[in-house]
Amino acid sequence: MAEGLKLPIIDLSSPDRTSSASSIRQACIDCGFFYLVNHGVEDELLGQVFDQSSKFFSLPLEVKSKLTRKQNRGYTALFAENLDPSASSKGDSKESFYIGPLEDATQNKLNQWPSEDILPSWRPTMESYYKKVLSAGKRVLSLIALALNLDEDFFEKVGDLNKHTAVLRLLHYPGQLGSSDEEVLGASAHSDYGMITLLASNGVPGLQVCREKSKQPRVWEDVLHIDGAFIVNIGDLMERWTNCLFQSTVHRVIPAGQERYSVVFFLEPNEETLVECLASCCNESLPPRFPPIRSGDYLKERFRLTYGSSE
Ligand SMILES: O=C(O)CCC(=O)C(=O)O
Ligand SMILES: [Fe+2]
Repeated sequence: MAEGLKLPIIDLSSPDRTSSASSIRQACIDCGFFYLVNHGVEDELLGQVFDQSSKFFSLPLEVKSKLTRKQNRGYTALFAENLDPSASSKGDSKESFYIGPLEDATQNKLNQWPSEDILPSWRPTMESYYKKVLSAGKRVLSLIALALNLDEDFFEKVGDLNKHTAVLRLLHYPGQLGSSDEEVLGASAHSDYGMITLLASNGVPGLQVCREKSKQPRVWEDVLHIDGAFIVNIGDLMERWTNCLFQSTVHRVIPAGQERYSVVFFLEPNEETLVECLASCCNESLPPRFPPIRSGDYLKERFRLTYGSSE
């Protein structure tokens, strides 16, 4: 594989937060992606998540289908999702499982869990991971706030993160797909919808970014895996908040001919949050590019376009 994109490595445990914030600012302006280390999620827990994930996806389709995605929780089968309908009609060659917020009883009730008889460790493993990655994500948001010269708790407050709508998503890309005339991608070209995404993979390559979305033909660069590091990227809501100062960069996953697993955490604000251009990111010569929008409405519409329904 060609040399990967050079991205800064942010150490979440570093006491020099000013320097971390300034590296993040540069990364978010240049590319919208960076690596995160010392994030507080132990390798052992991450290993258990991948182990449970592979056990779940190895179950027969009839068993997995009993947990078919409802209200954005549960299982989606191969080709159910199409992140770039303009490029292919077939859908993406991945299956996935969504887990929504745990803290709020009403929200948690919507979650679906595989039977304890079949996978007794699944739920505690995923709950533990969800809580830890959420805590890491909130700390990243405080650095992003500093990077924008805002108070550290700006996003915690404006996004009402006690009532966040973050989603943990397990993904499985099969290794071999059989021949097809159409190019089938693991995840077709897309930008993420929310505030930030924290991604871990099992090390199988495939993730690529396109730094200039309007340039044709698109130039794709590999984002290499670093053991133990998360890949963090900016989502569309953050791009809207910052009036495109911070980029929500288009990315995709190409087939590597090997089975690939990834675990993606989409940190999203409370659905009532009004996402509007930050005062520091606009002026007379740089007016807001997007009208204010309620987070819940924006995300619902993005899911509708991806799945053909907002459910
Ligand atoms: O699996 C990956 O590496 C990336 C997945 C992704 O971009 C997504 O689910 O939004
Ligand atoms: Fe993505």
